[in-house]
Amino acid sequence: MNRWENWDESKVRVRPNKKGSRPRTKESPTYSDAELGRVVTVDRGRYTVSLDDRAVSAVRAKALRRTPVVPGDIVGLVGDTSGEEGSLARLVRIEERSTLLRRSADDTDEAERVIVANADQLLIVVAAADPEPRTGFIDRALVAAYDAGIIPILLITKADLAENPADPAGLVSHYAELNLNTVVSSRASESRDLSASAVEELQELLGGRVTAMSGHSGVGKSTMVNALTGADRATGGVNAVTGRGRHTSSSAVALLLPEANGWIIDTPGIRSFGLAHVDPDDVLAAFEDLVEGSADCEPGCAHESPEGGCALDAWVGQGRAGEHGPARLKSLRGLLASLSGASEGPGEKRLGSVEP
Ligand SMILES: Nc1nc2c(ncn2[C@@H]2O[C@H](COP(=O)(O)OP(=O)(O)OP(=O)(O)O)[C@@H](O)[C@H]2O)c(=O)[nH]1
Ligand SMILES: [Zn+2]
Repeated sequence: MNRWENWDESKVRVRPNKKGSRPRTKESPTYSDAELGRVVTVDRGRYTVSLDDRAVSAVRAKALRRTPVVPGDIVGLVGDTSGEEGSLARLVRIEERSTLLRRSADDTDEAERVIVANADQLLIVVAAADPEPRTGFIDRALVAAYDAGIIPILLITKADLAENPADPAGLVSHYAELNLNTVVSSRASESRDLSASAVEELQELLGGRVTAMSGHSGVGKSTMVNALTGADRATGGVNAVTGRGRHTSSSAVALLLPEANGWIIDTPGIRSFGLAHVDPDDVLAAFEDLVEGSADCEPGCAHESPEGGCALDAWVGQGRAGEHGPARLKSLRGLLASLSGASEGPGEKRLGSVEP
């Protein structure tokens, strides 16, 4: 069965003209002989690119020195692309990006950052307990995904530690109106292995796609990535794609799923999402059933309330978004609230004891 039956590919919003999404290549030659590969890690000006089945080290050509290159980017390489020990290729071209996950400037970082390129999906990882899930983090991640035209998936780990295994931490019912693919994983107390059904379910969702992953420390990201890829990040085993040993926990890495069936990009840089760049309309666009109702909104409407000139309440009130309309609008507003709120802080809502 197609898990994406509710998702219309034509609605994926790609905005090639937005700042930063189209790398400048104007002044550089076309390098038609360049070999194309995917950037898997970035480490102080040194790029590791997966080219066919080898890992190639590269540096940017002079003309691209000011252009950010991030994991997930498809790039053209010339020069020594053998990938042999000590070899260095030249990165001369960045292909147009289909999507771009970015983070606004915030208190901790004054620059807007490009984080991952060409992801189709964002896997938002939270634990049912230890650490307790925070809806603020999930909401912000959802907004960032919808804004970028990326499909979000929710992974709830450590269900074995939850009091209610059917709806760990109340998250499943909390996000029920979002048509969000949700996978719940756990580990049996007598075993070190994660439940096979959850790993298989996730494997199916990730198949053939490029998935960025985000979640706070300790929620079980590495444990799941290891189960999915057979790689062992935590113990620093040599990785087949990057050809490298230990990764510092602060560097992003793209890992090829078994049988080259998609990529998962583990990106410590997106544990927090600065959302100042996000336009409410781009979030609304992910709610196909509501978007038409905004035709009568005041120009520049933030879709917060009828008093603010929002027409969505009337639209939903007339039943034009169907029977789930009111709940969907409530969910949308819940997400949009993270645009006006301060960045994720200690006061945010925790869901630990929400009724089902
Ligand atoms: N009980 C239980 N523990 C789990 C599960 N998944 C992972 N853990 C444990 O949770 C701890 C943290 O897991 P990691 O995979 O290292 O978490 P992480 O998200 O990669 O953490 P960082 O590397 O700090 O970002 C480890 O001790 C895991 O063994 C689970 O489903 N159930
Ligand atoms: Zn509105």
